[in-house]
Amino acid sequence: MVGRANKPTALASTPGLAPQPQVSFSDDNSRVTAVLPTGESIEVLLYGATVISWKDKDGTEKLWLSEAAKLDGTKAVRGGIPLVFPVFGTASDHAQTSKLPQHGFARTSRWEFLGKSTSESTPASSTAADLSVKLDFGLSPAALDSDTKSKWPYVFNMIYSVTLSRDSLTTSLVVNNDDDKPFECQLLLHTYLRVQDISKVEIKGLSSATYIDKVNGSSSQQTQSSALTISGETDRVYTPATPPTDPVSVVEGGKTTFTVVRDNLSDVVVWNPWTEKANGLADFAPKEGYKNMLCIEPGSVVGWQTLEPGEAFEGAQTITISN
Ligand SMILES: O=P(O)(O)OC[C@H]1O[C@H](O)[C@H](O)[C@@H](O)[C@@H]1O
Repeated sequence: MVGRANKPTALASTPGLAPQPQVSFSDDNSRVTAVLPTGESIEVLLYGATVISWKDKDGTEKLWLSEAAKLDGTKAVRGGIPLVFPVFGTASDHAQTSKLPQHGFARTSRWEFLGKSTSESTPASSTAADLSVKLDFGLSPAALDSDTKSKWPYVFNMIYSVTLSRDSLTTSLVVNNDDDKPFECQLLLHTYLRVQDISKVEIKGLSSATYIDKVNGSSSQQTQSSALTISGETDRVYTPATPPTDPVSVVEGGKTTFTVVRDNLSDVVVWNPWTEKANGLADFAPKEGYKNMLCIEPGSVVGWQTLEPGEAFEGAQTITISN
């Protein structure tokens, strides 16, 4: 465990060399923030290891966070990037997770901050090195309450890494089975992207993907025929046939604003609650906020990942912004 600091600190530069621009960092025991020398920033709550803010160099917020989101650990955060594990939604017919609440317990557990690290890269277009910062968080049964442990009695260990670079954010989740019996799980990165006007948004990269439409409740698979636009409640679980490295992009008013690349996550949930559903969510504010958000949620949620004792599963997303 890395030492805690209540005041913002800067990561040390190499002794003997001229001071380099540094990443500033703070950890107040409930949230961790990091700011690159070029101005980009992230903020992560220990509750749920929920990324609640990601700003570009101009201070423009890239994630949507409800104005009524609970940030005090009493409810999963409405917005940012909540983590879904070990079940997506609820699964009454899946014995191992049938007693768990919607989306499991990762988003409502307090994670431990494990430490930070920086790295440098020099883009082809520049001679100055760009810094990036990685924040690591951990969760194991020791942090779960007894009720949760009784509902999911497996020995596991998770590491969640959040890496901020100048134009991208990578979030990566590793689940280890430390038990002497196998367990089955699903996981998902429930990312609320901020958009200016949902009516001008197109989602590309899902054409010809099969999907289940959760809004009409049908379990039959449909196939996406072209770019997806949002003009009503949308809740679809896509399983693109293309390799998961093919990006899903968000295009707004003809300009690509986000590109989401998945690593080892075969599914993508697209969710927008629209008017009625947003009205029914007490922590969704403003009620018109559905016009400014779009959830693109990479995950492994169709079927189950079986982890044998000693096995691990890792899945990640990299979201790149275009300015
Ligand atoms: O309200 P929550 O439990 O945070 O879930 C919010 C949404 O998460 C996912 O996107 C699901 O596909 C939706 O069916 C669900 O409504």
